[in-house]
Amino acid sequence: KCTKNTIKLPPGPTPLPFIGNLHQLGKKPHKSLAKLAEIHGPLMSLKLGQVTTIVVSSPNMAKEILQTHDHILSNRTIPGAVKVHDHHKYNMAFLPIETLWRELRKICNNELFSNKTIEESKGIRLQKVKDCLNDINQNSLINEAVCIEDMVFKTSINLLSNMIFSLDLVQPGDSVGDFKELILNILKECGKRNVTDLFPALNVFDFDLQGIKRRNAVYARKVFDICQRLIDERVKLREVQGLDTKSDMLSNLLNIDEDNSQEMNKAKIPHLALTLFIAGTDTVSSTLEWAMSELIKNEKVMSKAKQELEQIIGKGKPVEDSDIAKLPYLQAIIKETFRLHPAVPFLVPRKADANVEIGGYTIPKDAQIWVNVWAIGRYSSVWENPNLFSPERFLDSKIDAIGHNFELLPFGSGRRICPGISLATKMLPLMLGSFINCFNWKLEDGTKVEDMNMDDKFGLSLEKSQKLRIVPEKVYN
Ligand code: HEM
Repeated sequence: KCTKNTIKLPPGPTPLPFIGNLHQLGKKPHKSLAKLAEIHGPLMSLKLGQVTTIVVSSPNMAKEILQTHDHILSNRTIPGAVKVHDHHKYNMAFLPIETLWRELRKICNNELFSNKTIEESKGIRLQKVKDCLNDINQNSLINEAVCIEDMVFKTSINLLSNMIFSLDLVQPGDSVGDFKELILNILKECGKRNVTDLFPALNVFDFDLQGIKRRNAVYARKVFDICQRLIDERVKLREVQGLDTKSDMLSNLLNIDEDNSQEMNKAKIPHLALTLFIAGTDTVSSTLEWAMSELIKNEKVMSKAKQELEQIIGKGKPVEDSDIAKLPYLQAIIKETFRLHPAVPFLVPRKADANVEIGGYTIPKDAQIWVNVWAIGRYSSVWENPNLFSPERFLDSKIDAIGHNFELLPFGSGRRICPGISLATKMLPLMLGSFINCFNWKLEDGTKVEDMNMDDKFGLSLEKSQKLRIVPEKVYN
């Protein structure tokens, strides 16, 4: 057992008074911490403001955290940005490992993202992908560029809103107070470095120095009001009709409510919906934007992917759920994108419930833990030519991206692993495969491939700093 005096923290750079190592993070902490890990090792300790932070940068250390000691390291530090309208008390991503979190995870596994629900919702996905392809086609008719991230973000919201509420929440000439902007604004606020998270002592006075909570409270209120209205309408419909004719997540959740579940009731549905919209939109859109960027940059990979699609499903057709298993090269492209451009580069930070011993060092109770999956994806003793985009490396490999292999962890692993994997691993190949099978793409304004800017921007998700804008040309079958 460790006492405070015997604690030996993992090695790390010397902290300055007050700010600790904050000055060493820079604008791209995934990169600066990967560099520091080369000096101090794959289990490194830092002080970020007041917060002791352990940074993990190798597959072996990730396994120690996410598997061996998962049971003590599964709680979260709660960012100030989500502490609005009590959202942190109902948000699955930040709840402690207690009864409500278990209930919500169970609902996700059994109702929302189960094999059965995912299979039943394949028609919705195909329809939303077709809507998206129609929008792209409009651009192709006038030779205008498409902003891939924007297009996928909108499609992801509508895909989720159809799975949850059976309607599009983003429509042209929006009637619901621009739902997309609300979600984007919340993501933006959550992605900011919040001073009160770094100096928790300030939380005692409920400081909101940067106004993050104030703004998020306004946006979240609007989202909750929209969800509440949809719930009220549905409850009324069920009363009038005596049954729910829709088969969507809302219908499942209301059934649970009527079964008098101890934990899940109607009042919690808007919180769950917001959690899903935040977790399941820009993760998908940034991954897709990176995948398309890499394909534009690597023409050989693009033509090999097109060939596979043409052979398996036929030129110019959208990809459907049942095609995915027959498209190994497309799947390898997605894995390679996860490896080089993980949407959540440090996973969602964990918190130690007690002191934990790893390799002769102690992770102290209450420390936060960042698993640098960006660094792990480029770990040179595991990956040959780590900076090269080469989907071929996955063709004869058993490495999957769903938490079994600690060298590739885009969705995390262990108890907190992303519950939306089953959906995300459908959305990504459906959209990516359809984009490249239905259109040829070129850069806007004659920009050369060599001049493409592949810089990233650190925020809540790891996005491209310069949005990919490309011009589609329809492929006819
Ligand atoms: C490319 C797509 C996605 C990526 C890369 C991704 C990645 C992640 C990661 C890294 C975590 C944290 C895991 C950990 O702490 O170990 C996470 C958590 C989560 N994700 Fe995803 N995700 C994606 C899509 C989705 C979708 C589509 C949904 C649902 C609609 C979703 C819902 C969630 C939720 C609710 C959590 C919190 C789980 C918890 O703390 O118990 N994600 N995701």
